[in-house]
Amino acid sequence: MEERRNMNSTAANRSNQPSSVGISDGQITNEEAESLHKKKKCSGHELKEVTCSDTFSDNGSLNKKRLHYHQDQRRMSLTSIVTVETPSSSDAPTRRTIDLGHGSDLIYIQRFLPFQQSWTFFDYLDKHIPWTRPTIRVFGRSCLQPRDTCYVASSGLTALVYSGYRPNAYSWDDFPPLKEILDAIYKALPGSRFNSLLLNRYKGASDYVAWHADDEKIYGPTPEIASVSFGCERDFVLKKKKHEESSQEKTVNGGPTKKRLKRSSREDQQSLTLKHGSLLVMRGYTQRDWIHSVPKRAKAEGTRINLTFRLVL
Ligand SMILES: O=C(O)CCC(=O)C(=O)O
Ligand SMILES: [Fe+2]
Repeated sequence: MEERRNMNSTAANRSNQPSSVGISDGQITNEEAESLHKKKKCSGHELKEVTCSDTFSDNGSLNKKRLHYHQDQRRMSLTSIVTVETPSSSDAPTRRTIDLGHGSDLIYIQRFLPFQQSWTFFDYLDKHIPWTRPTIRVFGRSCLQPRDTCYVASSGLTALVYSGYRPNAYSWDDFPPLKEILDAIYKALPGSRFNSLLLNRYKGASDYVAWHADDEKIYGPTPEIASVSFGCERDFVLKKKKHEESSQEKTVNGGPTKKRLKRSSREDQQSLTLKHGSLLVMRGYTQRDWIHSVPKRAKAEGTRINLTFRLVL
């Protein structure tokens, strides 16, 4: 994570979160909002999302986007990179594909798992997963990882090691609900395969994952990573890695050019709010060309659990 992995352009930007170009990911019903508030404190974060949900409503309609143009120009700029695919049946949850360019893309399914079932999974995971908060090494210094973690993997795989930490690999058989979630992912992503799972638990506003790419060699050059979120919604931010070419240019010219500033200001950043029960898939060259983070958010007081399914080659 911050921690592990490709640190290209990571360190310099650690405290410098991008001003996010937001994608509002549809609305939740009043009943859901109420239930969410009753269930966990998330400090009104999701209510904010309800107010800006018309731009990309959950049935995939972009009809109202013009109405919002004057209110939020930034959202309009996203229409060029967001493709809304028509669901195959009216019951299927809406799937959005976000083309990041150059062979990288994301899929986001907000209502991937039913709302109440997602709380059942949340409660199970919160209670039964053997969470640990390991000491890791970042830039030569030991520190506590800023979130709880656990690792589940099929037997015989190459071990995962990040930031000097080698998590114990638990068995899938120890946690049957994880197989149910994996089956749901396989239904949504026919042809995909995953044999390992990194779980993260963010216990409040100051837990986070810093900029990183999941680009360990064990995942190969174009890993597919399926990320399921439960509980308090949090922002997930992506930023394009700076190419060596750009840094060479910078040295020669003594500073960033106007052109480069313009390029890196908008299409090189993405932000999604990962909702309770949602699925985000990162594909293609996303790990090679982009870094991502879940920044601290003062208002995200509740607990969030995130599962990232991966394939160790
Ligand atoms: O919590 C998340 O949404 C992302 C976690 C993550 O990036 C990771 O485990 O590598
Ligand atoms: Fe990651």
